[in-house]
Amino acid sequence: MDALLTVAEYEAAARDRLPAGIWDYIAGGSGQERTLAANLDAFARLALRPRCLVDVSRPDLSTELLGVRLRTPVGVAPVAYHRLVHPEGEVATARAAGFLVVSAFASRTLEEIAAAAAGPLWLQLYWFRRREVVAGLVRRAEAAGYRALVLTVDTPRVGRRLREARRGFAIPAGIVAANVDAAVMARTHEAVDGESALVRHSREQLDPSLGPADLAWLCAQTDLPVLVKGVLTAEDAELALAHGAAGVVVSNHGGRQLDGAVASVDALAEVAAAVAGRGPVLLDGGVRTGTDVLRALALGASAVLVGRPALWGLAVDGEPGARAVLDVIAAELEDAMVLSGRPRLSDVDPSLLARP
Ligand SMILES: Cc1cc2nc3c(=O)[nH]c(=O)nc-3n(C[C@H](O)[C@H](O)[C@H](O)COP(=O)(O)O)c2cc1C
Ligand SMILES: CCCCCCC(=O)C(=O)O
Repeated sequence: MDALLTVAEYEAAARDRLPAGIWDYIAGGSGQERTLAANLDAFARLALRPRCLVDVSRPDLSTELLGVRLRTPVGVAPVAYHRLVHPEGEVATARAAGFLVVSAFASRTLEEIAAAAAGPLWLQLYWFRRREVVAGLVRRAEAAGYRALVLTVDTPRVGRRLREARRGFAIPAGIVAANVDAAVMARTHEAVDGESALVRHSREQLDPSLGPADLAWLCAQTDLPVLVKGVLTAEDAELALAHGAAGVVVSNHGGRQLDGAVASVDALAEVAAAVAGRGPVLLDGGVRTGTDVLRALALGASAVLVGRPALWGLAVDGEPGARAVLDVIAAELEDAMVLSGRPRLSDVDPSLLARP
């Protein structure tokens, strides 16, 4: 196999390896997949204004997030069921990642992932109707040394994922959400023609009444910082911070929830302005290159997360594959910092963009 030099090449190699149903679950968006496409297009539209005559001999990609030093500002987004693409699942990803947000639907236990992790772990939560599921996950994350919680708020129900519905997609029997009561997850394994099992599951098990008071309740349950994921507006950033959130993740769930929602990088400046340094602002959705990372940082992101790219690396070559994808992005980011005359992340600001 030729060396894979870009994230796009890992994507193509992963597509060749994965069964079509699994590929469609991962690759797909909701509705007409307009937001899915917009996430990529929006980055492509942001041209860079490089500076010259700057000493770039010692580029430094490191940054601090919630008091922890990271080698790069790139982490892995919460993505369910890594064992769909590799038998080691999240344990392999955790070994490879500098920083990982573990999904509530991880296919390895929180403790197994913590024992393997090379960097800080955060735990993502869905708002289950059975609140004891949420509370149990919080207790286990605390005990296993996770450093933050991420409450996903863009999923009162799963979006209209037509690729999943067309295939009657369900989670294969041997792959389970290892940290959630099997009874809660049972129907995710039931395949029905014309229906996504995850959409059905979300309607049955997620509580769509989630509101600001619930966020405040969650924050009161724990000393861990709670970040809110799925924020695309200044109003919701304000609301999240006012009810105890320590920060936000600007995200449209990789184009998998409201189709037609704004591209996440296009929502970033508004949200970062509203947060105004009161906590970290992370971004995910469409980050595929080091220059995308730089663009997001220029618009106010503290760090970025990649979702599908980590799975592509994992599918191609397990732990080394996931590491290679993150290394490609880091190497591209370093090149971009050197070539744009911004050798430190603290030098990156809106002046880097032609149309900030
Ligand atoms: C297959 C798949 C599963 C996902 N599972 C979760 C999840 O369990 N929890 C969550 O908050 N977001 C989930 N997401 C959304 C990601 O956290 C993230 O927002 C998105 O993938 C970022 O876009 P990108 O894939 O373009 O990098 C999932 C995304 C994909 C593609
Ligand atoms: C209860 C909702 C199931 C969602 C599965 C993981 C996810 O977020 C996704 O985008 O897929």
